[in-house]
Amino acid sequence: MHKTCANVSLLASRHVVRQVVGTNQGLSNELLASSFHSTSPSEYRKPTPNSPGPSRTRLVKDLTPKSSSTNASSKAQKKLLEVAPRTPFTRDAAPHPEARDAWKDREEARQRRNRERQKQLSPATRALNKYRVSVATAMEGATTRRPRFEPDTSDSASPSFAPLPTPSPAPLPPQSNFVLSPASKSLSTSNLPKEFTSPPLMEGLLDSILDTLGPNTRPTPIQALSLKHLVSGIDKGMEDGKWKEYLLASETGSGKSMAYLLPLIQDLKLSELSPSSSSPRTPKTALNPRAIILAPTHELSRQLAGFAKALIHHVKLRVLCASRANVPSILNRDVTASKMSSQYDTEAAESGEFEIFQGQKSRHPVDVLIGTPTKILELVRGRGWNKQHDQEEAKIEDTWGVTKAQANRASKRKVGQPEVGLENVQWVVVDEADVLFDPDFQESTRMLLADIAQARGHSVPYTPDIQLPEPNSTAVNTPLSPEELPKYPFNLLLTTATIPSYLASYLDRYHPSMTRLASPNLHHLPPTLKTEYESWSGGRKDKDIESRIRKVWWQDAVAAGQAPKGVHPTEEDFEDNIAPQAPSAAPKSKILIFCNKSTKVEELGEFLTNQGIANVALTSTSDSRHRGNNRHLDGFLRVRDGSKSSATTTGDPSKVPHVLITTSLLSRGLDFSPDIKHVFIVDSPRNMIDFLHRAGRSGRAGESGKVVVFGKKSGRGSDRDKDMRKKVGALSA
Ligand SMILES: Nc1ncnc2c1ncn2[C@@H]1O[C@H](COP(=O)(O)OP(=O)(O)OP(=O)(O)O)[C@@H](O)[C@H]1O
Repeated sequence: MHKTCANVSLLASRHVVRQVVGTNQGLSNELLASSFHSTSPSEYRKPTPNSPGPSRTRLVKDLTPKSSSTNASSKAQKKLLEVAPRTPFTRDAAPHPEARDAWKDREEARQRRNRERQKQLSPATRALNKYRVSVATAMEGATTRRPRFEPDTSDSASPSFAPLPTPSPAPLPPQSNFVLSPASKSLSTSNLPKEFTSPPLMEGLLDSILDTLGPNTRPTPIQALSLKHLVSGIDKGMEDGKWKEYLLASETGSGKSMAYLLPLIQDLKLSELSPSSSSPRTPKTALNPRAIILAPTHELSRQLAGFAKALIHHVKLRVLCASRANVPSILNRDVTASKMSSQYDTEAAESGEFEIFQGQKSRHPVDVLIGTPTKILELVRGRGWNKQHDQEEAKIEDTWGVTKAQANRASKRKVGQPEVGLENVQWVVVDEADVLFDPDFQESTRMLLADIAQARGHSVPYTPDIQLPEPNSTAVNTPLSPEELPKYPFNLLLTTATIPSYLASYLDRYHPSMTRLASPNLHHLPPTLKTEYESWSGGRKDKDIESRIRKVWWQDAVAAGQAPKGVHPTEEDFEDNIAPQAPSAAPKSKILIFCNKSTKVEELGEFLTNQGIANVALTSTSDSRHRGNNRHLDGFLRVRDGSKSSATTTGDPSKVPHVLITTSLLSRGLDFSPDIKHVFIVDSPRNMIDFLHRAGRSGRAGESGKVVVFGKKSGRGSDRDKDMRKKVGALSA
């Protein structure tokens, strides 16, 4: 029933998009975000029926731009790609509170001394001068300097705070799916920063990184590339008046969010401090962000907003998450911009998603706005702007737990006032770019980009149906003239962990001069994630899943020395469900289970509940998604401030959910807690892209993790599973 509704609404929305684009309207469909990946994947549908077009499920093997739309020499095109060398994650997994306090005390004393020395200068001049003077030396020195906040060796007495040894680069994998082009292999990578330093980062921003991730944190490969190209570039290249376009591509859990947030935050803050910076245009609406970050789901938008907030703690910018509630626009209360601002003020503290400082609303009410493209389109164009679509939605009774009458009433409401202005937008980040430029989403994404360009006084050509050639195809690919290329009047950053061939084709054709920055492990599983295969017993599959869960918890108890002595259950004991259960007081890791269908999620959830395993079963239409916050994922998402977490690894799993069951809805971008040591893939993934993202919810940021792939080892249907196992094996780093 749920799936049917989601599919109906998805089809309805696609239908409406086709109809309205000609009249310069577009898609307003929160269900797109909500029913993310709920339909069967299909090959990209090129308008001409004879050719299927580039695949949305096949990963590209080479990132070198192959554009026939520019006259650039192949040498120049190859310069648009840089692949970082391989380095392991380095940071303090859990900074010890006492050591951290000692470090903070020293840091505060240092800051006090600094303040004394510089108190004759105004804060703006001080910050800007410091940055400008030091940046020149940083260009050469940043790669070798140690961070300012070297932890005292006395701190290393604490085992959890021991400074980690300087990493030596691991060798490149002998065989990889992602073939680096000869040009990229020969690129010199020795000039990449190996530390976070101030400069090139502003001091406050560096402080926030070290506060958030620990004083020994070093940049991941994709962050090193970002520091070199984007952060350092802000002071040099970004002032040349040209807007930049970058693709940041690296495997799951490799720190892409920070790779794009650092340059963005630094640039916004510097331009705010700079007396010479052009003042923002006069806003027509209350909320005028200077940067927009797009994400495919509300859950991810909220988590990104929380992380951005941690990074702006010292530099004091204002971050707003647009994804408050998952209800469709037509069912929301009509609110004006001013009402919305005041609501945000009063509710911000509770949701913890954003902050707007009193007294600054009129000038810069918001610096960074984060949300799904459809939600932001709705704020930009006014709620209910796509009436035709809303009426289609209203026909779907009970999808959102409302009656037909309520929905019809809502659809008759007037189109709301625009609540967000786009005139000041200087940065746009498209996170999970392969989804947001996916055939199902790309129209609303590109529509929003076109709206921003228009609001900033530079129209870009917008065509609803874009034709993409196969990468490397010999098919006729009419080169685009420079006038046809979308030249957006803002910095555009795309990030992704997977590059399907349709995305590569799209970039080659429409963004031939975009610089591609990639990590060497792209299109592989994180190196710390191990793979295991579990055979179906031939009995009830739910039972097999339950046994595997109990086996994980038994192993946790053994590792913690809390398993009863002399009891050694065998593999078969678990399979036959006769193995003893781990003591309820023993620590237990959390488990994330991915199914393909919502009905399966609900079924398995019910089964496990009946077996005494508390769980959260979450689908795109689950009631708990409608609350406007991420509390439905409490205990599963990574929480930086332990005090706010309701997560526990020691609670009784018959009462505290230790198992989260979901679909691909939660497979994208979400930073799950390191407590999630196991991801179970219980249905054959639809393609390897899906698999990489699902598996990548564990083994993040250098943490250990295991992906358990269920399948048939013999008998009917086992060939498909064998084939899948081969493909999974090839993805291992
Ligand atoms: N340099 C670093 N050192 C240690 N941890 C880091 C570093 N950078 C980021 N992290 C942490 O790594 C985790 C994963 O980061 P993030 O969510 O940005 O990964 P991602 O590459 O965007 O993953 P995905 O592709 O799944 O979206 C986060 O908890 C983040 O705080």
